[in-house]
Amino acid sequence: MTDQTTNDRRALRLGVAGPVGTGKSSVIATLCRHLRDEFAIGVITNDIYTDEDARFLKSAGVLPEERIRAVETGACPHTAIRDDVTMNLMAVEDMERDFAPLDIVLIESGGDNLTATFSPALVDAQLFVLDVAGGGDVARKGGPGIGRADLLVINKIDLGPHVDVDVEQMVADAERARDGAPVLALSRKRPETVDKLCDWVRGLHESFAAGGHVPIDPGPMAPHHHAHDDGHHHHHGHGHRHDHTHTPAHHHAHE
Ligand SMILES: Nc1nc2c(ncn2[C@@H]2O[C@H](COP(=O)(O)OP(=O)(O)OP(=O)(O)O)[C@@H](O)[C@H]2O)c(=O)[nH]1
Repeated sequence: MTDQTTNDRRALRLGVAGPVGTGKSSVIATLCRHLRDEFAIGVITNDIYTDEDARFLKSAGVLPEERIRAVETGACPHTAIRDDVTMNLMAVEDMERDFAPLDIVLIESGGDNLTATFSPALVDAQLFVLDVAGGGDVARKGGPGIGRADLLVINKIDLGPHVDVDVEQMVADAERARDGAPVLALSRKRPETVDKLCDWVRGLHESFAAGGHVPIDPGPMAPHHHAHDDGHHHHHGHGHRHDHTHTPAHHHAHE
């Protein structure tokens, strides 16, 4: 768990997760651009085999290049943010040491399906990013990130009319799936929505710095692509295998 007693010394660690292409890097770029004069920020990206996201952020020029570092996970991207966070923790701690004092470290998960969430051992809070282009009904599908991330972002709302998605309905569905936890409709083309995102992060940092923020664990991976459901030795459906022991909550969730 995160050590609350060190909040006055270490940075707020904020995770950004969500399916491939929903705009995680863009959200991070937006936050850096708007908050870099108020906060000392560092960024850690997670890619499977490349440092593509880090390169994108560097080329966007939103922070000095050395404050953007890539972790190459070489495995399921969700493993490195949830099951064994060592590589990421070391990257965050190195960055905090090299650029002390940092106020916020943003950690981008590798693009994954709907099920990836950060471990509370790695981040203090997490955003989950969906986009309207993924379809209006995605918010109803639930899962730990959609249901219990600290903030659910529904991104690219400017595209709603082009993809026949009723953004208000999608937001209402998401709010229902989250029992009232915050949902933010975002587009980088709509400054008022960007302001709301920045205000949310400001509020979070304030409560973290005051020692009042309690990290929430959205819960383990949702059931996904399992060949069988005896609770052990599942194979994921994306190109490799690994065994893991699930908590009861995991394999009972769909029984
Ligand atoms: N129309 C529109 N496009 C956006 C918006 N935000 C991001 N995009 C576009 O969506 C695409 C994907 O954005 P990224 O930020 O690379 O998404 P990502 O989730 O980081 O992608 P991966 O790292 O591959 O998982 C890019 O072409 C962005 O330009 C937005 O608010 N509106």
